[in-house]
This record gives sequence, C-alpha cells and structure tokens, in this order.
Amino acid sequence: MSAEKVPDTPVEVLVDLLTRTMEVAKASGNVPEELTHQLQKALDIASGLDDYLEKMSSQESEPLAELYKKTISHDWDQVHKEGKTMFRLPKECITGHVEGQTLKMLIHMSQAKRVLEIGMFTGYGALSMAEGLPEDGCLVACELEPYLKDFAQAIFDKSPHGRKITVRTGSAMDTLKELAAAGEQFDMVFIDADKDNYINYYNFILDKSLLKLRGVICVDNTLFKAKVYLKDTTDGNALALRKFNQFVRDDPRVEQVIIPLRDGISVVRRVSVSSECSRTKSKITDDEVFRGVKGLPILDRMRLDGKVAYVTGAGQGIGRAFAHALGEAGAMVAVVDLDQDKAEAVAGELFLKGIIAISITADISKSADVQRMIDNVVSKWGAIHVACNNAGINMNSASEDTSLEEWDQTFNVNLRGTFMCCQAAGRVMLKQGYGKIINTASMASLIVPHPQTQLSYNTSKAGVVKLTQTLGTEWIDRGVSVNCISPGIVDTPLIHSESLRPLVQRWLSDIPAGRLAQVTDLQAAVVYLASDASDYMTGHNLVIEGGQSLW
Ligand SMILES: C[S@@+](CC[C@H](N)C(=O)[O-])C[C@H]1O[C@@H](n2cnc3c(N)ncnc32)[C@H](O)[C@@H]1O
Repeated sequence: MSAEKVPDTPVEVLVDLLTRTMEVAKASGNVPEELTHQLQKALDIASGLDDYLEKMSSQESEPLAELYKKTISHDWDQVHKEGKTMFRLPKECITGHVEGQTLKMLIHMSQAKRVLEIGMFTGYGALSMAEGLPEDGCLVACELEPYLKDFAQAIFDKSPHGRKITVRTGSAMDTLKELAAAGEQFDMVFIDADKDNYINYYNFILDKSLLKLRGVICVDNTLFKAKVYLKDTTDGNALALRKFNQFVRDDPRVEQVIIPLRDGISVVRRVSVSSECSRTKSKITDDEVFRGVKGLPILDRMRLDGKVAYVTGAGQGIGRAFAHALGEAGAMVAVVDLDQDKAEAVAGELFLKGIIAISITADISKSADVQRMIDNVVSKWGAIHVACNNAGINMNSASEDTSLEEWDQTFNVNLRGTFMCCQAAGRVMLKQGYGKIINTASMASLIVPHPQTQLSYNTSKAGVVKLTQTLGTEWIDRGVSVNCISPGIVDTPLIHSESLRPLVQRWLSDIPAGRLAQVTDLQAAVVYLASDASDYMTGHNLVIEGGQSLW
C-alpha cells in the first residue's frame, strides 16, 4: 500500500496497523527477534491477499481496465471545485477488479437477466455485471450525479455489453419509485450508494416487489473498514451500516450472509414463500397453485435435471435441436444417428456446454439396432425417462409412380421404426412406472402439403399420430405418456437449393406466420412434453406450423 493511501477495507486497515507496529518494533530496538519475525509474517499474509486475489481472478476486459484507469487518474477534486459534481467523489468509490468479477460471477450463478444498481459512480460495477448478463439482459443504474453518466457512457459505448446498461440520474429513491410504479422487477439488486439510506432502499425494494420472487440483493461495504464491529466506532456511515446489518439479520423475510471480500458484500435472498406466509398469517389459499407443485415455480417444473433422454435422428436438424434443448433443461442425452460422425459431433457440442452426453450409431429401421440403442442407454445410465423418436425420411414421387421400395423404405423408418423405438423404450418405462415418449410426426399428418407429392411420407406420419394416440391411452395409467410433435415446414439448407426455391415461395404464401419454422421454434415443446409439467397430456399431437394447417 502506498504511503498516502487511506485504508479502505478491513484487510487494508490490518496492513496499515501491522506496518506501523513493525515500524515501532524496529525503532524500539529491544523487541525480541521472534516477535518481529511473527509480525513480518502476519504483515506478509495480510498485505499479499488483495494482490493475490487480483492476480488469480480472471483478467478484466479492456473497457473495464480503461474505465478503472480513467477513474483513478481523474481529478475528482477539481471536477467538484468546478461545480460539475454536487459532492466531492473519492476515487476509492470504485468497486474494482476482484469485486467486479465477483458481481459478474453472482450474475452468472443466479442466472439474472435484469439487474438494478443503486449508486453507479463511474460504472465499473455496472459494466462488470453487464458482462455477465445474457444478450437480452438489462441493467438499470441509478446515479445522483449527471456528470458520471457522461463519464461512464463514453466507455460503455466501447463495450459490446454497454448497450445493456441504462443510466437513470437523480435521487435513487425517486428512480426506485418510478420503477415500482412502472411495475419493473429485477433478479438482482446491487446497493452501493449513500449508506444512511441503505435500510430505506432495502425496505422499498422488498415492500414494493422490485425484487423478483427468487431474486438476490447484494450490498456493498457492509464491513465498512471493520468499523461495524469495532466498539469505539463513531463514524456515521459505519453506524448506519451496523444498524443495517442487524436489521437484515433480524428480518424474517430474508436470509443473509456477509462475504468478507474487500469492504464486505452482503448477499441477501428472500426466504421461501411458504415460510413467509406462515409468518405473516396472510389470508391466502395455501395450495399447490400458491406454493407450486413440489414447491417449484412453473419454469422449474419444466427442468429435466437427472433425467435420462435419447433422441434419434439427432445428428442434425430437428433432432439436434431437441438434443440441445433436453440437455440445456438438465437431462443426460444419448445422441442417436445413423451417421456416426454426426452423432459424435452433436454429442461433442453438448459436452462443450457441460451436458452429459453419449453418441450411439443406430439404424432405427433395424430391430437389433433399436434394442442395442435401448440397452446401451440403460446400461450406461440405468434408466430411460425421455424417449425422443425423431428419425425419419422423406421421399417425393407422384402417387401413381410411387414404388413399393419407396413406400416400404419410408414406412420402415417413419412408422415401423418409430413403433419399434416406442415399444423397446416403453418396456423399460413401464417397468420403471415412469416415462415420456415424444414422437416426431408432421403437419403432413393433418393436411396434404403441396405442391410436392409425398404420399408415403404423409401416410406414414398420419400413422405416427395414430400410433401415438393408441400408445398414449394404453400406457398413461402406468406412468408412461406418449405424445407427438408435428412441425410445419422447417427451414433447412436443403430447401434453399435452386430447384426448391420456387416451392418455398409457394409455401410461404400458405403460412399465416409468413415464415418457415426454425428448429429452435420446436425446442420448448419437446422440453414441456419431456417434463413433469405435461403429466396430464397424452396421445396429443402438438402442431407447430405457424398456422399453416388452418388455412
Ligand atoms: C460507492 S460509489 C458506487 C460505486 C459503484 N457501484 C462502482 O461499481 O464503482 C457511490 C455512488 O452513489 C452515488 N449516490 C450517492 N447518493 C445517491 C443517491 N441518493 N442517489 C443516487 N446515487 C447516489 C454517488 O454519487 C456515487 O457515485
């Protein structure tokens, strides 16, 4: 620490005290060597900590590094003297590298999408958090001083994440009132402004539901240079923070922990709705609608953590999108395809995203392959919870010319193959007393898509729907649901070929949505059907075709 630096955190205070003690010890001349040695060790431990944390934390981005440099080298006294800021702003206000990375990490961990910061200063914390937000995330930063908005904006504009940040100048409490009136809610709130208002911000955020149900409040400086727990404290800010910490500690609405990082960060979360309602004895209908089935909010009921799934035809297109979707929702996924390279490539993609996956090469028109696929999954993971029978083929010919080979080939994969998969997976699932089978049918099961001629395809897919309905009603009372998804015309590289382009124009004029389906349009449906949220749905044909079958 440089000589003129004011100690700003408990560790910096310790370093300062130990340095002075060392000086006294050395000057006195009669301090035992052992004591000086131990003192030096304590000083090394304390003074090395922040440096080490800096070095071992991920490096800050260029815009953050520039923002830090610009803030530290700015003459804030001069700015204040010139009347550009209402208050004299100490540069030590800045959160800095390690705290910035911590906030960013908390954003990732809580999967926050909407963040509120109270007290932005030059925007270091705001930009750090914005870096952790997804593409469509947003951060509202409240700041009293308009000067700081311009200062920060110049750097926000240099970062690809800066566009996620909206700065609202003026009193933070006024901004909070405006946000509450507009019905805004946040997943994470970072309180880092005037300390004597912390309790007011905190209460307002909870009372006016600015914090979402499972949101988190982070509060900076809650150790306030150790003064919150030192007996001789007279500092107004430290006393305000001591009162704040105690208030939150005694507040039955929340749980909190203080992380001793830099000047202390409190992490506060609202306790579960059920304990809150028994505490307040509010007049509520205390049922599954209120508490959530198994205590889970609706989106969590669609999670597939710990579930075992397989997807056939997963080497590309719809099957690949299904495999990613099921994996993202938490399932372990066996990627099954006729083409080994493609199956391995998709399993590799899943693996990169942290999803447990294996690849299996199988031709689902062959009963031995189907059984081997099922046995592989069961021997690897001990169960099959989700069977996604998606593999299919499509051949075109005028009906009067359709050969028996084409008919048989199409039916062997699309209907006979799907049946064999349903039966083999169904046997495992019926024994388990639990299973979700999802077949890929087609809009062609309902209408006759034109002008292409595909008799065997259309007929086989109509068969998949009837197969689904029959199995769906036969097995549902033994815990196995069977449903199918019927996509409309899906945008694949193939249909952009010269020969198919005129057809695409024709199709588009038949689709109320005015566009072809993307494989991503189908992903939520497969997760829903694979999840416990769809337990009462069976034998259903979930049609996703932009309205095409209705015209
Ligand atoms: C500790 S600094 C914030 C540091 C910032 N979070 C960062 O990441 O660098 C506190 C900031 O709160 C602002 N502030 C203080 N009182 C405020 C109020 N009543 N409303 C809005 N902002 C306020 C100050 O102008 C100052 O910029």
